[in-house]
Amino acid sequence: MADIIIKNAYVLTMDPDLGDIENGVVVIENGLIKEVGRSTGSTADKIIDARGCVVMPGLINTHCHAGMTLFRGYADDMHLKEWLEDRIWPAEAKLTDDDIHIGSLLACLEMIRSGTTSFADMYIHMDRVAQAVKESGIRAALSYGMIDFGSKEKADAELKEGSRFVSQWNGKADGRITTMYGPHAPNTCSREFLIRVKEQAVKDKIRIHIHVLETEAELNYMKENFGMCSIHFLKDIDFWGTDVLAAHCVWLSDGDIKILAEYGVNISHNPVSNMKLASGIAPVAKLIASGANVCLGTDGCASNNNLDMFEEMKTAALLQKVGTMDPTALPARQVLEMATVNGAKALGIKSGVLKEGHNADMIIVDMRKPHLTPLHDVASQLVYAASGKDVRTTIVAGKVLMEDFMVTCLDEQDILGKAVQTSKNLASRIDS
Ligand SMILES: O=c1[nH]cnc2c1ncn2[C@@H]1O[C@H](CO)[C@@H](O)[C@H]1O
Ligand SMILES: [Zn+2]
Repeated sequence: MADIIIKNAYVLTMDPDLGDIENGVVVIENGLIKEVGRSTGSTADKIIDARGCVVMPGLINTHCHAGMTLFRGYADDMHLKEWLEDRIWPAEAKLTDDDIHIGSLLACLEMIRSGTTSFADMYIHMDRVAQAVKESGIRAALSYGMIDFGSKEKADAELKEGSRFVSQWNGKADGRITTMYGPHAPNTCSREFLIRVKEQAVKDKIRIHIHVLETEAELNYMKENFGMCSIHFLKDIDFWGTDVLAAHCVWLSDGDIKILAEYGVNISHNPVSNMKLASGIAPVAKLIASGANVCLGTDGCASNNNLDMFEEMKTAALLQKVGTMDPTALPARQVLEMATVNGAKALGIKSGVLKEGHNADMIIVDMRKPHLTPLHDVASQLVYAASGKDVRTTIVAGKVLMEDFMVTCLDEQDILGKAVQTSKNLASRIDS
């Protein structure tokens, strides 16, 4: 007997062989997908009737700072340098373990509500992020964000903490938690430190998550200090590989694009953050055309200001079109691939597609709404007309985390109340 059968659904498998199944079923057993097809001979404890709904892989947010939900609306309409150095970093210095726990639970709630089933995080106080992931039932690839600013003592301490976090949490929460090394960026970490991080990551067989060329300022800094851009610099120290997740990659030359594609680097595109901080337009269409694996992320809530991957998908498509002045750039299906299949590849998890043997990470989107009617093309509707609020049910590792718009895994009202209190206390500590 299976655990769950979803029936009468439009199944958007995101698998090239299975395609879309207009009136299909998905069978879930022991946290995995047991069957996807037109019908099933199986029976299950729980039957979900998904008439009028789309079942699809849960969305994968490949660049996030979950705890930054506490800074939603706290630092808007600023230049990135001042935003980060004058506003965010001083505030982060006052964050406690408990703050991060609540901020991360709030992020998990928001993600589960808006159809995200996995996220890649880089932040601080990471034990408590991991605890929030464990409690909520979501899946995540977590990294401690390391910055050395060229100090040897700082480098030692940061790598020690990064390694401790990796060894303590990798594979925990029934395998829902994986870990990564998180050197912040080429202009906040020294060359020596980045070399050490890469060596440690290879030794531990752990992936790396890093910000790369988000700003023109980084490009200029790297050219001034090393005589080359971050892409060539990281190539020079043998940093690149399929194990690297590089967030942003806005300021790329055609030569850089070639390098990223050649090394199979995973690139997390964050269009809303890039627009809000006026960082620029990443050459996503060119990256995809060159064969690079491009996925999608929201970045933190201080530069977005939400974690809605549906909004991110639409923005990605629109930004590429206007950036290239070509309305055929980044069509809806390609954006869906970025948010599902490509994201799973970037995190090295067996999710992102509805197919036998894969993780049972999926969402049910209710299409019976005025703004989703009529339904000519499902991919188009999901990317251009839907929002995270249309997600009805969210399932991760075969567990129902939200059903019929009711969050079942966490006490939503309790977390909302605590988040308000936590951010108030935090604001008064920052001001004092
Ligand atoms: O857009 C961004 N660019 C650079 N750094 C960022 C951005 N968003 C968040 N952080 C910062 O990255 C560190 C991760 O541990 C945090 O300090 C966070 O504030
Ligand atoms: Zn970021």
